[in-house]
Amino acid sequence: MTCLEIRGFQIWKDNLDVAEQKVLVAAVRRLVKVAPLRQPDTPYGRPMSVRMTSAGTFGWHSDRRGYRYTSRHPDGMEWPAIPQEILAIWDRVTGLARRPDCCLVNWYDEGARMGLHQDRDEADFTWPVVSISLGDDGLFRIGNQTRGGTTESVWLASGDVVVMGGGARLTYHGIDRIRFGSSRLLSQGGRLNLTLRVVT
Ligand SMILES: O=C(O)CCC(=O)C(=O)O
Ligand SMILES: [Fe+2]
Repeated sequence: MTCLEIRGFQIWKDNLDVAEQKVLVAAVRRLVKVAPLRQPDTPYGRPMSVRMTSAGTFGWHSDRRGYRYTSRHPDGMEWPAIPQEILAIWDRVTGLARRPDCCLVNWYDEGARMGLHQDRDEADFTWPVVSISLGDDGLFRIGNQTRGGTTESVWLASGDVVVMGGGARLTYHGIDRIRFGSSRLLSQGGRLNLTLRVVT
């Protein structure tokens, strides 16, 4: 396992072996049965290309009213608990006693992307964000702590884990595109990303 450091982001290549990746996929499949993936609207009215759901006390949601955390799925039910298998990765990579209260599940089908943004809907930016990649490769772009400026890109592969903490906690980042069909982990292709955050 090697760790790349790009602009303060710790990128753990091959953090999860294939057996562990399969355990996570099984956990996500159980999760999306009770909290189905949805394509949120942006505040600007256009739907996001990524489909999302959440686990934990809070789920991240976007619609015409803006971005925010909610305690319920848009269909009305409470979010399911964060699977233990996912929390174990947080424990391992952060070593923190405090655990995340949101696991955002992002699903990128062919053509899906996520524009450059900051993760800034949480109360306390001293907690890191941990992001787990599963399935197809995704081209991750890293910018700066303010909008604009130069960027650097790195391909995230299945089993890679990114820790965004310290000075990099508010650094702009996004996914330009995925390499559809590059992984055989998910039978239907596509990329899964699990983002763990301390919200409150
Ligand atoms: O899919 C990824 O790797 C990044 C996801 C992300 O930045 C987010 O959900 O805030
Ligand atoms: Fe993000």
